[in-house]
Amino acid sequence: MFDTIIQQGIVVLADQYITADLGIKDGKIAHIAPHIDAAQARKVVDATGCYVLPGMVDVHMHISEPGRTEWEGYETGTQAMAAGGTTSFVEMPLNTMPATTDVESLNVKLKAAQGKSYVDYSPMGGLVPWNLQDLPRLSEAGVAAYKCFVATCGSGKPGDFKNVDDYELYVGMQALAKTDDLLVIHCENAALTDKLGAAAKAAGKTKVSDYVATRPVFTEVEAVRRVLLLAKETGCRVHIAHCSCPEAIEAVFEAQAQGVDASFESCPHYFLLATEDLDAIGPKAKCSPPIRDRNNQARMWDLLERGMIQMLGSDHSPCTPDLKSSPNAFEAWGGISGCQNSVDAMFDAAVKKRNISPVTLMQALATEPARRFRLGAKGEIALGKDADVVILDPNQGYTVTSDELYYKNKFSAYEGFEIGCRVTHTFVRGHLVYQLGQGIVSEPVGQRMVVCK
Ligand SMILES: NC(=O)NC(NC(N)=O)C(=O)[O-]
Ligand SMILES: [Zn+2]
Ligand SMILES: [Zn+2]
Repeated sequence: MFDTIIQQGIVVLADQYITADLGIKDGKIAHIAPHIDAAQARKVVDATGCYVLPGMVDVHMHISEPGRTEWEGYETGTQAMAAGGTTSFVEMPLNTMPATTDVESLNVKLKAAQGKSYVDYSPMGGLVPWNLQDLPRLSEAGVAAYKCFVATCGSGKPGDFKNVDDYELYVGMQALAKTDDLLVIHCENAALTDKLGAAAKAAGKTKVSDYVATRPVFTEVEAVRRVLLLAKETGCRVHIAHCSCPEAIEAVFEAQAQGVDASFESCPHYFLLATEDLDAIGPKAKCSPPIRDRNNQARMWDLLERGMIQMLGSDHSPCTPDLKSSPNAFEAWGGISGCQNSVDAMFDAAVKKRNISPVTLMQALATEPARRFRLGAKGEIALGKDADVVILDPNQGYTVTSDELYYKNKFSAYEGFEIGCRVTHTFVRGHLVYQLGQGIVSEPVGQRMVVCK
């Protein structure tokens, strides 16, 4: 007897897509067949004409709880993910207060998450100037990976996050190589971006496009190449966060060819937006690395089309409206709210508009992120995997409006976007969490994921 049968969907597997029935039992994918007798199920969902996808595994998400719950929080952030077809995520160690930089702050975060998450989660630890000695204890506590910045970051307030210098990075990498942990790195050259920004501000050049001009591609590529060299020297497993340009991605491929254990992600906003759009949208579209121009965007699409975008993470980095209201882009918060539209906006733009295979897209959104972050039960529709399943209707379009956003602060860079498909059902380990038209239809069933080191 199955708990649920999802009937006659276009089931996207790791290497192909087929029209099939999916049998879910005890939270797992139990059966995939051309037809399963509906009498064998407690619940039947008709997915005829719809895609049946593995739920997105978002490895770059800022929930901002504990500490900055006015920015987001587990309840609203994970409801938004569920509504958008994300079924699990790796939670960043920053934007929370305190930042997650030791076992004590990790326990504060885990307590905050308890009973509030609608999708599955795994915390990350931070690598900061003052916790190089704490790394092994954090590793034993089971964080999925570590995050650090080589670009300037942090408010300077006690408990907040802070970027590392090259020496701290080198020593931290040596420690993480010993515990076989993955280090996720924000790569932009701090001195160049800080001082180019200061010069632009002094010259009164403060539009979003002026901000973009102060973080040119080479300031990202220099930092990517620098951290990859240190990874090669130390044997640390590294993952380059939010690559915005093909030149940064090329640097990762070169390092991989030299045997460096390196990976990267990009983000939907580098595919869906371009610098030319930003002054009209305003600071809601400010992020770092910045959203590059149309030429860069086209070359990123070409890489995705060729299956060379290893992973896509939302980098959902929300804040309160006041932090996105200044006409001076340099004063606005750097971060984009977008996790509710990672799957549908990318599916529409990639599969429907560019005829990219749904297999290629879901490899980047789900399968590869789960593999790289060692979330063994996640990321794929296959027998024995968690039944983290999303039904997407390619024939139902809609316009992104703030009233349908689940975020604590209901604004997004994608407001007004016409999206030509929509998520109709989201299952987390077989629990139906979201259903179009009814909204969130379950309790907070999310739980901490096991990292299979
Ligand atoms: N503190 C942040 O949320 N930073 C994030 N902000 C962006 N990307 O603009 C990031 O990932 O760097
Ligand atoms: Zn970052
Ligand atoms: Zn981020």
